[in-house]
Amino acid sequence: MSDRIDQLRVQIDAINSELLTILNKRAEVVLEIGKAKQEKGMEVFDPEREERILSSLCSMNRGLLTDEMIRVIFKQIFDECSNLQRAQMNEAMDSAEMTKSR
Ligand SMILES: C=C(O[C@@H]1C=C(C(=O)O)C=C[C@H]1O)C(=O)O
Repeated sequence: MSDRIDQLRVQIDAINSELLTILNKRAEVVLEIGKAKQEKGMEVFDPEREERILSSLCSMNRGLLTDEMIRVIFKQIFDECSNLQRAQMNEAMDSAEMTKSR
């Protein structure tokens, strides 16, 4: 019994590692978008874009997770990615301020 669980947990660990790599790759692209937004003076939060992504993912969804579950999971990803963009923008503004006050 626990052999079976151990085997399955090896699979889960490998999948987790892939997810981690992919999420960090996504975060890199998100930060590039954040830089471009800052240059254009755009807001971080883009609810229309988020809704388009969620609708598209739900329409592609053929798996065990319900559309509602997909929405909750991806909304959390969007929120954390938006936090990354905000942190990057704040850092850029702080360092611009420091340069000005020197
Ligand atoms: C990354 C962006 O910024 C925010 C985060 C999103 C995301 O993580 O996919 C989507 C929309 C925005 O709320 C973007 O505008 O594309």
